[in-house]
Amino acid sequence: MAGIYRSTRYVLQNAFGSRSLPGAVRFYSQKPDPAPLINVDVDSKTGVATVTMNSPPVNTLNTPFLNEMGGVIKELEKNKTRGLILTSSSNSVFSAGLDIMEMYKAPRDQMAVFWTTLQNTWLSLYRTGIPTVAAINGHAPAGGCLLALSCEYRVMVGPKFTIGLNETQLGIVAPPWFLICMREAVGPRQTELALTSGKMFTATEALNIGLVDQLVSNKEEALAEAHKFIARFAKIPPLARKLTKEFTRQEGIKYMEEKMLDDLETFVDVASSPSAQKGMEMYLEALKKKST
Ligand SMILES: CC/C=C\C/C=C\C/C=C\CC/C=C/CC(=O)SCCNC(=O)CCNC(=O)[C@H](O)C(C)(C)COP(=O)(O)OP(=O)(O)OC[C@H]1O[C@@H](n2cnc3c(N)ncnc32)[C@H](O)[C@@H]1OP(=O)(O)O
Repeated sequence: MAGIYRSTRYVLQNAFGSRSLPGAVRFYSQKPDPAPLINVDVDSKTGVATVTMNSPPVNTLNTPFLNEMGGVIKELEKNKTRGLILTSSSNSVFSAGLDIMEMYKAPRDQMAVFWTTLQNTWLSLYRTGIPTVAAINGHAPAGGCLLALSCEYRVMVGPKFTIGLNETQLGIVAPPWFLICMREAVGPRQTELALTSGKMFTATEALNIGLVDQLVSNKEEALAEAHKFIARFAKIPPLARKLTKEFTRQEGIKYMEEKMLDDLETFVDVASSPSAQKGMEMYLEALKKKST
């Protein structure tokens, strides 16, 4: 176990020289794919950006995707964008969560890069001063649910899609920052009930416990409601809004700022263990069987 911790620290410290952690875009070691995995469309009248995840088939969160997402958020902040609406180009999947291929049979240093990129990109989305809305137009399991929870408001297309932190069903554990996001939305009681059973909620159930804020019947309506939510802030001074958001989200921000390396070490430790690797193998086989 200590060996894993040391080698993870070694990779990061070798690359960055200290305990200070890298920004979301600094890990870009490979040439980027010329086709964007994320499309950004800024409305010239309102200044609101629609950020469409476009990584077929199921928008899995892997290192290139997360790097691109981190870069998009940075760019939108620089351009003082008035709002960010996160949605998917798929008709049935918002995001399938973390890309299991980033963890399955992956060397420890690759896992470390992946997780650090996830941590940084999550923190950028979670704490951005830009008003954020998830227009959830498909299934959102695990990391897909985390993405939605990191936004300030969630509009979900119902009734056929599902959302939730299903990690325990796969034999893994949602890290504390996933849990904090869930607790902020639904409270401690519903969080414990949901996470211990790995429950996936139907859109209606999600609305009933406050996991999503609004149900609509199609993507167009979801986008329209997302724009309406962002318009609420037209007359609110941005700095007052941003600081209030930071205060409200202090627990998650503090967790990540203070525990980033510990969280990374735990992840690499758990994900590279033989039992987790076996779990992933079986899960991947089941997914493949289902799709053939
Ligand atoms: C499972 C991990 C086990 C152990 C890890 C151990 C330790 C880690 C410690 C902590 C990490 C904790 C955090 C985890 C958060 C996560 O996000 S884990 C990922 C959880 N995701 C899911 O459970 C979703 C799985 N996918 C689905 O249920 C369905 O794909 C979905 C309902 C989203 C869409 O269904 P459908 O439209 O029918 O598509 P297919 O199922 O046919 O999928 C299309 C192809 O995509 C591949 N695929 C799907 N999801 C993933 C994924 N998350 N990672 C990689 N690949 C995925 C699928 O195999 C198909 O591939 P193919 O076309 O057959 O090649």
